[in-house]
Amino acid sequence: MNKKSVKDIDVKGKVVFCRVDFNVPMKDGQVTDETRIRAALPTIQYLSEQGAKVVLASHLGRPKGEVVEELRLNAVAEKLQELSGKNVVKTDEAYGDAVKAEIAKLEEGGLLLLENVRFYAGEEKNDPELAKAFADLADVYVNDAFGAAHRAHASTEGIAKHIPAVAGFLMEKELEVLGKALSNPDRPFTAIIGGAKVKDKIGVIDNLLDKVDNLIIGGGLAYTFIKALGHDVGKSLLEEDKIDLAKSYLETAKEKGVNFYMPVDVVVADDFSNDANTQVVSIDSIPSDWEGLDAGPKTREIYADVIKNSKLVIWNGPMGVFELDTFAGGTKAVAEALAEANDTYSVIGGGDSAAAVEKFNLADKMSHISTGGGASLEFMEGKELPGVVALNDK
Ligand SMILES: Nc1ncnc2c1ncn2[C@@H]1O[C@H](COP(=O)(O)OP(=O)(O)OP(=O)(O)O)[C@@H](O)[C@H]1O
Ligand SMILES: O=C(O)[C@H](O)COP(=O)(O)O
Repeated sequence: MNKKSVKDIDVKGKVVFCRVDFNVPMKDGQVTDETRIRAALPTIQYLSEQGAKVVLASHLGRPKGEVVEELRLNAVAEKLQELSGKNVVKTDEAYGDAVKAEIAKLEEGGLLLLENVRFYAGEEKNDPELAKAFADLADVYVNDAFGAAHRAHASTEGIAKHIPAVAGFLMEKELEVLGKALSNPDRPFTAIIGGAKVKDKIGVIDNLLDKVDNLIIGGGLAYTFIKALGHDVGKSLLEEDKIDLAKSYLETAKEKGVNFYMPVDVVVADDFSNDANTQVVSIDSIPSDWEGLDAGPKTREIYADVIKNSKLVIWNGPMGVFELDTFAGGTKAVAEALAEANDTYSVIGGGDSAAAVEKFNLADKMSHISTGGGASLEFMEGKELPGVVALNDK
């Protein structure tokens, strides 16, 4: 990597503003998957051991510039304290005099976690004033938030214009591993895209169609494609204004000779719950009052076959609502196929996909679990990540 890293600078006695991606899955106010926190520990421990005052910043969820009580970082601070074995001071704001006063009290090696940076409207707008206010807290900026590196926000990009800016260890490792897999991909190369962020993810398909041999679509994303084929999707997740785009991708895939796989059958439910009534239907028979929440058995078999015959697979986004056991089968089938495919290099991207392989105890069978969802996808598409571009060159 041609960017400076924490190893290239002296941080002793300095205040370091370290952007991490602690956007972790939560339930009932508790962190349910700590992968992203663990992944940031090497940088945090290193900065602390070097005698820096470590000011950590992250977003959680999408509070859209307002304070949302459930999206405070208090539970994350507790989890970090437990995992790092160090006291973590948590502030209720992310910049300003009160925060500066807390930083002034911090000992060398001490850790402080700022409040959710997305409580401020300027964060996602990359407001220069907010970026300056963040920079005013510290002497040095370290970006270890690979998962948010595709966002040009005040704490991921703007701040780097004001103080020396370097990469953390996680950022370095992700760029190295993903870069290696993609520079000359082993083929057949398969991308599996699922999950619920249809608007975010549907766009990446365009670029992926130039790179992959097989494209598998699943999860909530699939229903916009099912609709594009002219079938009703009942109450399933649907992005009406992306149906034409989905149609055009089906055409492009044909033109480019990419094998395009989407569900042939789905598990539909009359309620979004574990005790819902369910049935397996083919994609042209989704009942109008039901919603599709998982891939069906035939689909699972087809996907597993494609995976086993691939040399490189990137997977972003679950195949169904895997958090509910009733709808976890499709995601589990994909995870198991990857685990059994010994000759296949598997890259898992996305907070929820990573959580899913953890849930099925298959994490150690994957070649690389990226902490980035959208970020790993954009990187694999060949896009430059603003959070990386902004860092100082070597
Ligand atoms: N058919 C479906 N209908 C509704 N939600 C679905 C469906 N299939 C999967 N999901 C939901 O998608 C969510 C994950 O989607 P998301 O796009 O956030 O993936 P991700 O792997 O976390 O990637 P990223 O890190 O980019 O967010 C899960 O909470 C899952 O329940
Ligand atoms: O979960 C992620 O992919 C990152 O934390 C970025 O979150 P965002 O999609 O809300 O910007």
